[in-house]
Amino acid sequence: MRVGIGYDVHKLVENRKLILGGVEIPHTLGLLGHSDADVLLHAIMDALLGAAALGDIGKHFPDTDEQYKGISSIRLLEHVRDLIEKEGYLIENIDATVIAQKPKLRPYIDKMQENIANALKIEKNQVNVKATTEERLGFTGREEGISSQAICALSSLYENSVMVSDSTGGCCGGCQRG
Ligand SMILES: Nc1ccn([C@@H]2O[C@H](COP(=O)(O)O)[C@@H](O)[C@H]2O)c(=O)n1
Ligand SMILES: C[C@@]1(CO)OP(=O)(O)OP(=O)(O)OC[C@H]1O
Repeated sequence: MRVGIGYDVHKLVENRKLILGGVEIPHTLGLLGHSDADVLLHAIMDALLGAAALGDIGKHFPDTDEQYKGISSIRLLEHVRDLIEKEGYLIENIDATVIAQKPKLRPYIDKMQENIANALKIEKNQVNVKATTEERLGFTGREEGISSQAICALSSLYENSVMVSDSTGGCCGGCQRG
């Protein structure tokens, strides 16, 4: 079992959409970024990449690259899923917190969880998203920005297999999954 953590912050500004977990949320302010600035998905991607020892989102999707300008972070999350899969990992679960004074996020959380599960091809009960304010304290409390934290657990496809080479050089086929 491997675990990873992720953390991200984006600034709240006028004339930008507020997109969290792939859901466009009606609000007077939106998050500023090179991509759609979905701070929740960015924290989740960093947790996944961290657990697989694959670096971070800035390494895979540089903010100097025009191809990522305005991109939906759901597309980036799908790409991260592919990277994780290629390394032979399975996602066990993801837990995340969005720290926002406003707006009230509870009505949108189910849809966020569904979007994340769909992008990662996992079940909805493997994804949990929470929201909290910081009681009007700090930059989130002053509504200057929104931050997010995430943690995830990965298992390896090969974790429980006995690697006994046969005459063809293959393994014993004892992998528990797949
Ligand atoms: N942007 C937010 C923040 C919080 N919630 C929900 O309210 C609950 C209480 O939040 P506190 O920060 O006062 O502890 C929290 O557990 C969330 O369910 C929310 O929906 N949107
Ligand atoms: C997501 C990327 C994509 O270019 O851009 P931003 O939306 O600016 O987000 P940030 O959290 O600063 O991470 C960097 C980039 O990977």
